[in-house]
Amino acid sequence: MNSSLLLGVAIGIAIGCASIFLPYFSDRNQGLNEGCSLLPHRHFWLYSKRVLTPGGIMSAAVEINGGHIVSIVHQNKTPKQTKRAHVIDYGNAVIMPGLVDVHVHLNEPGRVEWEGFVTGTKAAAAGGFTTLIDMPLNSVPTTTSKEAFDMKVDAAKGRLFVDVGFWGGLVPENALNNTAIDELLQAGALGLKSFMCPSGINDFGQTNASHIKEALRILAKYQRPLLVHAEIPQPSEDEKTDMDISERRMYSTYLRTRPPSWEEEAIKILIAVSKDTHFDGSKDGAHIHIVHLSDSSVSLDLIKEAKESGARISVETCPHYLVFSAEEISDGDTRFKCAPPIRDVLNRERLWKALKDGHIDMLSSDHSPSSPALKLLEAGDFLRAWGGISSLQFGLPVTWSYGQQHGLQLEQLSELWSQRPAKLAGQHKKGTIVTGNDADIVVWDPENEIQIGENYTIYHKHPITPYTGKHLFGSVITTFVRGNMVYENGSHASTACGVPILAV
Ligand SMILES: NC(=O)NC(NC(N)=O)C(=O)[O-]
Ligand SMILES: [Zn+2]
Ligand SMILES: [Zn+2]
Repeated sequence: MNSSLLLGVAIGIAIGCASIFLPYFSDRNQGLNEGCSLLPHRHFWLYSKRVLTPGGIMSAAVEINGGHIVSIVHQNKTPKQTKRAHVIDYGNAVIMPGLVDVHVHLNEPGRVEWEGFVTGTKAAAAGGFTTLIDMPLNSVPTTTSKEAFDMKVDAAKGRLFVDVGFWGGLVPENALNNTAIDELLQAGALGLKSFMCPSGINDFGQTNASHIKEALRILAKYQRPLLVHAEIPQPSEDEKTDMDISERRMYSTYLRTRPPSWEEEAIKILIAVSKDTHFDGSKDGAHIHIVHLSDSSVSLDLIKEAKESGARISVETCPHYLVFSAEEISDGDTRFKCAPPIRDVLNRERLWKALKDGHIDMLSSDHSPSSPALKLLEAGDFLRAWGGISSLQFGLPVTWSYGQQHGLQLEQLSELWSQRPAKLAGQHKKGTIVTGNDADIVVWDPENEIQIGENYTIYHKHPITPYTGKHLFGSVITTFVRGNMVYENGSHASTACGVPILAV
């Protein structure tokens, strides 16, 4: 064989090999940002016997390409691995939409010693959350102007392991200034958030009904919601100012300082304000969302009635109101301090019923950690400790474990944690496994037992949480954000490729 013939054969073999491997390599490389994903493929199939789709839980294969769900095929066996598309067989694990948490305080920029974009979103990814919406307070500056909003988005860039959107803040300083609110919404705030009581943060003041009314006029135009911390301080007869530490350590003391009447009063006003928000003939009117409902008595009845009479109101509650009760909180254990407070067992059980019956629209964590010192754990002073519970990473196993005891189905859980929160935040490509949506997916084992604190890595900045020691069911195996495998079995992708979500 002469040398030119040899060369020809060699080239022929090389081309042949390349044509066999090219599709495989192109699948591996095209459009993949180095480090964003633990999986070196952009086109792949996820298969399991339990895929949660809007049509129910079924044995199916979900095809993902370029960050989107491109097909869902109901089938009882693993798809064949091809050169074009990689296949991951998750067996009996559950494949469902990634969770969307509309109430998280990530506290960056400014209070990164409390939490931060990196630690908060790593915890989210490990907990099966693929989208977070950050609250406008506890960061410095608070997100109450276009400038502060832009600063927050800049601070988030390159530091997110899941996608993060932002609520803007409605405070007395901007509430009556239509231009300022317009600018904040045009900068990309997904909606606004306000407090009807002191927020615990000096530069985030409380709003009254007039502030809220004015803001709703603009929000209605943008079709974005107003989220409200619905508590209004009520005069009380036995208000004592000189309590000693033994009294301040008692949970019952704290509970008495924030009775259900605070929630009731705020909710009454919100319902009244929401009555006529069809400004300038707008068809849908403004949307008020009540955050972290604790009172399942009169407050809940008021919300039910308002909804029945057509008010555009929605409501969330949080895992801590569903898991804990006042009866079990030891005096001095300020890990449980939050506002509104965790109430009694009866209240908790009524919340479960409302969730199951569809009167509570969604779940959120209200993850609001602080530096450990501010929890005053040694003094155990309930009146002076920081109010806020750290819990972001545990939402799925907690609500699944306790939800099962209360007869909550997996499909309902997914609606509460993914579908409805995504809708509230205006994220129509997220929250469900349907063709065309972002491939935001959690794969988890609902039967696997875990114990918080024991062989269980907590990614929050601080591990202080009232969930320590809890035995739960449900462990996250893998989390995908827009097709990137951002977390798997204790490892995160090396690069933070979550994106800031801006309203358009
Ligand atoms: N400044 C806060 O983060 N407050 C939060 N604190 C709680 N819930 O105890 C909240 O959402 O109200
Ligand atoms: Zn609040
Ligand atoms: Zn909050």
